[in-house]
Amino acid sequence: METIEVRDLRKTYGDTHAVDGVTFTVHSGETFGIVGHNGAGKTTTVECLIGLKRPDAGTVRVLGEDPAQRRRALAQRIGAQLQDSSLPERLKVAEALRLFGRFYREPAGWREVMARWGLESLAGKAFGDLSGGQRQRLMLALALVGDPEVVVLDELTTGLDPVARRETWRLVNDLKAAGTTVVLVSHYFDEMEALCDRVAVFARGRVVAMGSPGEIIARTGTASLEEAYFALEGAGR
Ligand SMILES: Nc1ncnc2c1ncn2[C@@H]1O[C@H](COP(=O)(O)OP(=O)(O)OP(=O)(O)O)[C@@H](O)[C@H]1O
Repeated sequence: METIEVRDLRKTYGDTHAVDGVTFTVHSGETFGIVGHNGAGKTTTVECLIGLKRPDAGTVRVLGEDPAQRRRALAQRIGAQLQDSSLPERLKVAEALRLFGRFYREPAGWREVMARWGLESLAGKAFGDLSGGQRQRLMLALALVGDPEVVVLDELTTGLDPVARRETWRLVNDLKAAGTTVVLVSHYFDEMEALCDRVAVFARGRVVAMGSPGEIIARTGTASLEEAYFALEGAGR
């Protein structure tokens, strides 16, 4: 069984074919990237993976379960950091971790997670007083406090400065080293190239290429994943 299986996934909003027949699988322990520009269907796809959206057609299985039917059970096994997620301004870092830990039947110790992600010195700080990088670090820690088998991270580094971005990359690499299956969503091609074992390149609701960043670059005869994307995108019009 693959950790994630998506077959011919479709989701339409009015006249917009947000996801238009997407198929991919993610193996256990893999860091899998969903990359593409704004509006390509990336977020809609991950929302279907975690049961926040119901597909119009197609099959989605995560850890062998259908997220549309088994969202609550899967929420115990999937950690998600979604685009633009936020917390109450006055909630403190340690309180947030403790609170989120209570949602899970078998959480990782919240104190351990706090230490592991370098948040101890911020334990008493309110969310509203954290820097952008610190907020992202907390959001990542919150996605992990349930000791998940699969982690979904959408636009993890958007808005971060280069130092905070690299720091976040290091955290993702730590997750990878621990054997966690990670789905990363981004429109930063360099990030995907640096972190992902394989990527699905999305354009207009479809997967236009899939493979390791190196394979996609070689296949398109380009020098980077970003250049490969433009070559593929142009060819698909
Ligand atoms: N709730 C909604 N109602 C109507 N249209 C939507 C809705 N959600 C997404 N869309 C449309 O579906 C398409 C795909 O959106 P989606 O957010 O999945 O793309 P994305 O690749 O994640 O983009 P971004 O990088 O900007 O987040 C876009 O055209 C978007 O405008």
